[in-house]
Amino acid sequence: MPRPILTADRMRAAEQAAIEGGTSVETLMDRAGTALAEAVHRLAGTGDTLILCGPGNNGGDGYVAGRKLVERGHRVRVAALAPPASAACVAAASRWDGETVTFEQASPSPILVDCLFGTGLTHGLEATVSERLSDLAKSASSAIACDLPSGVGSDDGRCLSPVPAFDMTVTFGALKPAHRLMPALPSMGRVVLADIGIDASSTWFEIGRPEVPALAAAAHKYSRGYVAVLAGEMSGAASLAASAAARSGAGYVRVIGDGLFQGLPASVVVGGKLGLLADDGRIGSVLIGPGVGRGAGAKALLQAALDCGKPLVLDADALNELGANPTGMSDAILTPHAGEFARLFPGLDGTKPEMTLQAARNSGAIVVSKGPDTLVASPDGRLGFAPPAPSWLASAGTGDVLAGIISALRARGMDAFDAACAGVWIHGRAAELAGPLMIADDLISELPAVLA
Ligand SMILES: NC(=O)C1=CN([C@@H]2O[C@H](COP(=O)(O)OP(=O)(O)OC[C@H]3O[C@@H](n4cnc5c(N)ncnc54)[C@H](OP(=O)(O)O)[C@@H]3O)[C@@H](O)[C@H]2O)[C@H](O)CC1
Ligand SMILES: [K+]
Repeated sequence: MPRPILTADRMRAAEQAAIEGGTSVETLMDRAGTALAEAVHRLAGTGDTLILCGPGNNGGDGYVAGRKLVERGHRVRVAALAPPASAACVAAASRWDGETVTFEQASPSPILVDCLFGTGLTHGLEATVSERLSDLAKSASSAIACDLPSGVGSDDGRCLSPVPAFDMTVTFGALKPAHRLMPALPSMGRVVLADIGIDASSTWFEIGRPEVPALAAAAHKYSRGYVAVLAGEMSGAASLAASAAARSGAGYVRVIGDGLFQGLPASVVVGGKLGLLADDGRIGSVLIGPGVGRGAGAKALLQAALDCGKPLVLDADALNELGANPTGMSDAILTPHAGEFARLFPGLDGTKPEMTLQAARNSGAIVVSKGPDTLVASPDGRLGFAPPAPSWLASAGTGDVLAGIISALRARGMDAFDAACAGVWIHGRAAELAGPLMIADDLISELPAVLA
């Protein structure tokens, strides 16, 4: 099951529903603190532990975790930034009878647990507080954040004050958008999700390993997926996309264009008239964008794609040719990077999740908003957050490869949203396997291992 993702408001509503169902906040906090202690102990073993506690329920989780860690043999010191303020935090703190120091007295410890602020953060930490948090996190062998690193905006992933890097973040019920959004993402470390008995079902989720449909025994090359790639000025980009489609399980890949398509597998067919797009009922998806260029030629190709009535994948220059605020794009997948997104959907505001969903609703298309925090949005409200992808994926041609993978999965008959999510996951995994010095071509070589 993919891990659900909830905004702070929706998390509070889920918490409220649990309370109305008979589970007290104290019970939820007890579960959260217990899960936090368990995760800390598993990661770091037994050792000297400093827990920084804030005044709200994030701090309350810290007091509970302190008690549980003492039971597990840790030497625990709690440093309170402010006296407990929420009722549940007051109750949890009243049960803490271990070593307590002031925030100013808190000295470095091998294990640091940050329970200052979570989803209730309203503004950045005071400079002295964020500096101290950073110093303590840097000097710890294991730094763990409770729910969120303090200073991170839960819904938008903004760092409202400087945020150090943590080895692990333990969150409760559901992930929060910030766990998978820039610029907060690199501070999270491994994100562990603990079940605290809240119904956290959501149409927002972290994209997990996809289930690519098995091939039918009677499959033939066209039923495995026939991808038509429209090529323009820069044949290298089209070659990358077509090769990626061929290596992602498509049964038949055709490149329609006049260039010299170097490096294409011999199994990829080159040539054919544009009229094929509408006439050939076996075509399962049409990809246009990689290397298509700008100008009259690109416009004509785009028009042919838009008119052919086949599932579309639009990338790169096809998105620029499309113009601002496209509508009526049902059965299309748009894969803009940040610059293309801003040109395609000017004037949207809000968080990246909100803007990506709005773009999907306005256009009618599945929108893959690419970047180090790629999101996949559907007009029906589903929103997939990519798991963290290696930074070395940011190199020329990797977007062409992604578009090719998605086109193959779509041609194979996967639902457009599922194909886009699966493509994003497969692409990130291929990058992990290809390693830091990879180039886009290497991703294609890794696809059989990822898809096996
Ligand atoms: N949602 C759940 O199901 C559960 C969540 N748990 C944990 O609870 C926190 C959320 O707790 P909450 O009390 O809502 O919020 P915080 O603890 O994050 O912070 C609220 C207090 O902090 C003050 N605040 C906010 N920002 C700052 C700042 N920059 N500097 C100083 N003080 C700040 C805020 O005061 P305001 O006056 O600003 O409102 C509050 O006093 C969640 O993250 C989980 O860890 C439960 O334990 C289990 C169930
Ligand atoms: K925290």
